[in-house]
Amino acid sequence: MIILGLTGSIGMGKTTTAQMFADAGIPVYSADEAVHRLYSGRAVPLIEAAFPGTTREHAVDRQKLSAAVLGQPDAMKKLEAIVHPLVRQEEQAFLENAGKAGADIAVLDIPLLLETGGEERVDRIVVVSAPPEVQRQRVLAREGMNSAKFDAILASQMADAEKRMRADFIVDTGSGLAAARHQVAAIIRQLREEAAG
Ligand SMILES: CC(C)(COP(=O)(O)OP(=O)(O)OC[C@H]1O[C@@H](n2cnc3c(N)ncnc32)[C@H](O)[C@@H]1O)[C@@H](O)C(=O)NCCC(=O)NCCS
Ligand SMILES: Nc1ncnc2c1ncn2[C@@H]1O[C@H](COP(=O)(O)OP(=O)(O)OP(=O)(O)O)[C@@H](O)[C@H]1O
Repeated sequence: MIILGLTGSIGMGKTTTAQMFADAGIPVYSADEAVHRLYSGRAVPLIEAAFPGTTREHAVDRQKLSAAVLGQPDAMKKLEAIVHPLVRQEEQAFLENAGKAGADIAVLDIPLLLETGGEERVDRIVVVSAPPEVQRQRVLAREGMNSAKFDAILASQMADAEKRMRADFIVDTGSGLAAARHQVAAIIRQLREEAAG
């Protein structure tokens, strides 16, 4: 089974592009979705202990947690040390299930894949990218987002240019959904042709 890492900076189109792989029948694991599940599940007591007051009614309050860690590298590292191992456990279970189900390709949609040495645990890397002004406009259109928060998140992520250098494939999401869908289909075709030898 080919493990395909899918990554990209905030707002570049990871979720949308991962769905295009899923639409082609390829199993996809989303780290961000795993975090959402953990934040109303087994991570809640751990987060409350580390960041008192950031949970209520057995769920993490993301606004409060965000305020406690964004722009504070030590606090973010403390949060990542709690969350990332739990995300990795779920990732392993996903890969075992995908293998048992006979998938020839499995996608790991992980925002921090390259920042956390994820290259070691995938076979090929897809980086999702778009022009910076498109990225900025998309993210700033979001509820609760502002320029300072966007810049803080960007500063905590590897630069898009560096991610593109490490990519086996790049999906440009700045040219519309149809163009991205064609790029995804071409990647799947190439991986299967390579596997067929
Ligand atoms: C900091 C938190 C509370 C902000 O939550 P909020 O709902 O406001 O934003 P959201 O989760 O949608 O993240 C916004 C963007 O930041 C990215 N991001 C998330 N965590 C991190 C991080 N630790 N470092 C850099 N970027 C991050 C996301 O991929 C997304 O692109 C949340 O992102 C979080 O809990 N992050 C820590 C867990 C983590 O590392 N997740 C990434 C999984 S690989
Ligand atoms: N190929 C595309 N063409 C046009 N718009 C796109 C394309 N891909 C994504 N978008 C749009 O860009 C925005 C961000 O997409 P998405 O949520 O998939 O990005 P993301 O990288 O998962 O974001 P985050 O890192 O914040 O989780 C959305 O409004 C989405 O509709």
